[in-house]
Amino acid sequence: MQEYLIVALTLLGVLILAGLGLVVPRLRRRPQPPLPGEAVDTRTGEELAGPPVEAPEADLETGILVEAPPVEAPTVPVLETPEPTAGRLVRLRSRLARSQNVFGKGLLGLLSRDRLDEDTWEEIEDSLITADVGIEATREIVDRLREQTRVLGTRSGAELRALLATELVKALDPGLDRSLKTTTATGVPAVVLVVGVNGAGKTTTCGKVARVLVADGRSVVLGAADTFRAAAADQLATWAGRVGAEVVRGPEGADPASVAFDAVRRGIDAGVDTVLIDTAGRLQNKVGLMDELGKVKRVVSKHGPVDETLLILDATTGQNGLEQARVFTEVVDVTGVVLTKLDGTAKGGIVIAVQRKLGIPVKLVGLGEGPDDLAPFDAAQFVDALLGEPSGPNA
Ligand SMILES: Nc1nc2c(ncn2[C@@H]2O[C@H](COP(=O)(O)OP(=O)(O)OP(=O)(O)O)[C@@H](O)[C@H]2O)c(=O)[nH]1
Repeated sequence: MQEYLIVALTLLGVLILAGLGLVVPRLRRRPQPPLPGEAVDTRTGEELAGPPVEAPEADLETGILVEAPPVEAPTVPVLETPEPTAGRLVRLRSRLARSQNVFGKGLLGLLSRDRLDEDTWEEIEDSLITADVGIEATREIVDRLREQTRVLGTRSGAELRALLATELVKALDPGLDRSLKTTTATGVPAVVLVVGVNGAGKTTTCGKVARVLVADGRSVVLGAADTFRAAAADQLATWAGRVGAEVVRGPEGADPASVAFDAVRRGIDAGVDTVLIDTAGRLQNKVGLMDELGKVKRVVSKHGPVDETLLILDATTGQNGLEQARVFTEVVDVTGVVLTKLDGTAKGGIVIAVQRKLGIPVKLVGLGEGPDDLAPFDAAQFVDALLGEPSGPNA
């Protein structure tokens, strides 16, 4: 009997131990997936703040356990680092390939002919006019080239290249002040107004200029005063978001002047260096344009003077574009020209014509649709790029 009792107790002990072995692993805490609110930044490893998430709770009526709906982790915008502005024109020189064919290959080829007779000089003149240099500037350049080649006894490739470069740089007035007024000494933001006909590249240029400023360590507020085209404000917001700049915008069709005013107000409050204002360029009638731009400028000036007014000109529109540009110079006091789409034309000479006809310096050039395809203009670097790589053994 005692033996039976010992066997029974042993069996009972084994059963209890076996039971515990099955239960204990279940009681151990299994690794839990992070709560939706505990999303982690994969780049920094930092926890991202998310909305508070309620723990699962039982449905009051059915008693069935219900899960809280999944909450998406907020996306963190990845800011871009714009390219430095120094040397951009040199880096982008290959974008002038079409113009290089006219100036580098064409003109230098003509000047290198054994005999520079009247027909050749006429061809040289035609090339310059076709490249949109303008008649007056072409005559001056050709006259000086004729004189210089007469004076020069020998004409090596290098000498001719240097000669042509000197004359083109001279025609571009290298002494002009091409700096952008994007800061003030008074501590209030500098205000930059961007004007031009539709499609010239105003919004794109605003975005590119904002990047240039950010690259140079400045803070920027963008004003979407092109309320005529709804997508323009979105486009501007996208550009701004890429470099972490703020955009002030109004409802579609809002008064551009009031958006511009609010943008400057915001810039002052936020203590930024520059406020860039994108405007609409409707040119269906001059009076309407005058009224609108005039009002924008007047209203913005209540905060202080506009420091820079940039006229955006599409280089591919050539002499026609120049006529339209003149209208803007009558309405607002344009302080600088941005010549866009120079990558898409063989008429690089338009830079010379623009400056001559408008009497305003070209300050920046657009050389592509990419975010950093905007370069500060420099006459000598530009001419060097136009003429292309020196070629030939005696070049
Ligand atoms: N190839 C090239 N394209 C450019 C350049 N600058 C602007 N563009 C393109 O030109 C087109 C028009 O540019 P936008 O910036 O929208 O022109 P906008 O003047 O603001 O036009 P509206 O808002 O209609 O007045 C876009 O497709 C740009 O990508 C440039 O330097 N080179």
